[in-house]
Amino acid sequence: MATRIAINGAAGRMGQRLVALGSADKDLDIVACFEYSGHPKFGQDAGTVAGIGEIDVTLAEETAAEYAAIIDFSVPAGAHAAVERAVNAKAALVMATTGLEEEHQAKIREAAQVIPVVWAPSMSTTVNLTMKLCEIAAEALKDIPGGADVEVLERHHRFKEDSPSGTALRFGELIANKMGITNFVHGREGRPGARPHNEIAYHAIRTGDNPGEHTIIFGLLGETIEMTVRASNRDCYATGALQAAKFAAGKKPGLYNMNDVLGL
Ligand SMILES: NC(=O)c1ccc[n+]([C@@H]2O[C@H](COP(=O)([O-])OP(=O)(O)OC[C@H]3O[C@@H](n4cnc5c(N)ncnc54)[C@H](O)[C@@H]3O)[C@@H](O)[C@H]2O)c1
Ligand SMILES: O=C(O)C1=N[C@H](C(=O)O)CCC1
Repeated sequence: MATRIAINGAAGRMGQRLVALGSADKDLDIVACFEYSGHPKFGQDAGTVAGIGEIDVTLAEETAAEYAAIIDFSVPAGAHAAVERAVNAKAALVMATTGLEEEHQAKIREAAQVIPVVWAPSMSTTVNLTMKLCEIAAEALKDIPGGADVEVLERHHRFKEDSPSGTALRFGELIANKMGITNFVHGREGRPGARPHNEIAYHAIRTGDNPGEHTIIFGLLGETIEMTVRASNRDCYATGALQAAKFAAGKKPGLYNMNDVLGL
């Protein structure tokens, strides 16, 4: 039987791709599409807004439909509402929104005690695989003579509201844990002095319609390794999130990540 899902932020850039790809998936049934009531397309059919024709689900703030999982790609306030909706409906939650304050993050961890939650800053297969590869590199280079300097560069579209990306922050966190790094900086200017080893720097570029690109640099004395992972469109995130919804629906409560979903 198809998994009944709800999409939060359904008129957004990601929401529209979830509606389009979810509607084409015979193992999924989109039964609710939540949106902010101030959105200009509020009240319209979600499929029409996504450019695939009517799916008989209206962009709304409420639904009478029952769903097994809710997928959230919205904004911090919307993510907060999605957590409440999932807990009230006893549904699984796929949390993809980034740039969340600590109070919102705490609510997600709390919710994971009563419902299954998949929470990841990137639902992309290649991003999650690159995170594994970076952990291997960090482990191998942590005690290298002369030291290895780690910098994380990310590029996203001009509309992105949070910086650096949630994915860049996760790359930094995973590498720092392996290398025992405790200092983090965001760009550099003036005369900060010679670069200390015990530091990871983030650089956030915002241009055009870039759907997401991350480069992780491990710079040694005499040689450098860089890993780049690049999306050519948003479907890698939407496909991963839909897979996460199928994975999480009916699972026991707990916090899961995309490694669990993808078997990485
Ligand atoms: N984890 C991932 O794989 C991944 C991938 C892409 C984007 N993201 C994140 O997803 C989020 C959304 O990205 P986007 O590009 O689709 O943004 P967007 O601005 O295009 O879409 C956000 C949508 O949420 C809606 N919204 C606002 N308040 C709401 C509320 N209270 N309830 C329901 N909906 C509400 C907005 O009206 C809008 O339609 C961002 O935080 C982004 O960083 C994560
Ligand atoms: O488009 C965005 O916004 C994205 N945000 C995620 C992040 O902040 O890590 C990654 C994918 C695209």
